[in-house]
Amino acid sequence: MSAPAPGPRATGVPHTDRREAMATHQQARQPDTEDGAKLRVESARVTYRSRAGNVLAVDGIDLDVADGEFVAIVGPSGSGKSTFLMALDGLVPLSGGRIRVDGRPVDRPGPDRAVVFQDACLLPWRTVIDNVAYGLELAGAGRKERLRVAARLLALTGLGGFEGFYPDQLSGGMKQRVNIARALAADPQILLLDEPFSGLDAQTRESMQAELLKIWDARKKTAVFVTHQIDEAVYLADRVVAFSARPARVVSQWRVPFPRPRPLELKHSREHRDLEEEIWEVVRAQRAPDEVR
Ligand SMILES: Nc1ncnc2c1ncn2[C@@H]1O[C@H](COP(=O)(O)OP(=O)(O)OP(=O)(O)O)[C@@H](O)[C@H]1O
Repeated sequence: MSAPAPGPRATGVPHTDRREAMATHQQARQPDTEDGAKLRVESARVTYRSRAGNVLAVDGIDLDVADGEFVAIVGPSGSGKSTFLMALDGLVPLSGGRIRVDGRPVDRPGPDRAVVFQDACLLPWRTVIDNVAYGLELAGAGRKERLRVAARLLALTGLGGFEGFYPDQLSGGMKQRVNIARALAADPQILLLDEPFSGLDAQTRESMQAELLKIWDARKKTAVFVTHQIDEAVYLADRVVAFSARPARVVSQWRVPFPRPRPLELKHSREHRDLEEEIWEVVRAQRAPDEVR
């Protein structure tokens, strides 16, 4: 483990917490499971190849995520965050480096990981409960078992009573709850979330954040969450990782010092805002090269 970061500027949080919160990429603490990371990314590189040219989207990312840790990734638009998340799921191949889950190489999607995208891609002809149960159906689970699991997840995501509704009878926030319940149905160990709340209004978004923390806590998942919203990253995560402009590299990371459970009011505290500002300054400083490589 690397040396502790030097004392940061005053943020109003206790000194040891502030020291934890401020960490540059050289000094940031990796998860405590140095040799037993749930997710280990080493020198990951992704290049999109096409006739129009090659685009180097991710360039040499190293990242360890501990079992049960919640990591948020922030960075400029087009920096390679979604690409990185898709690589974690095995949806895009690496052109260099490697990704492992519990020591096993990731080269395709698997039941140990589930992705939640911004748009809830629900099957419109299926009811809410059948949408959630769909993955279990594909996995060969019996109907009784599927419905039992799906009903439990719908209750957990606040949708008890809506089992028989169809997607077009739901609000955006409700659809995204179904989407999260669906991702949880196969009981993945790692949840990969790509701006899942960006299409929601501010109030719904806030309640979904609180909801997600409840679910994450109840189900003890490891989570990697991509977002543009720094306040969301700080509120949700144990650690915030900032990417450079494309090609994505890790430029900085911060351990978030706030204890859990975190009330929504925490977002309005000075400590929370100071940390947001600190991260925002780093993200803002990233500049995108326009050329295609
Ligand atoms: N299928 C593809 N083929 C070629 N280039 C791609 C492809 N998908 C993404 N890219 C390029 O890779 C780079 C990174 O894109 P990506 O979507 O990963 O960024 P991002 O950080 O998630 O962006 P945003 O924050 O705006 O959602 C961009 O330059 C994009 O144009």
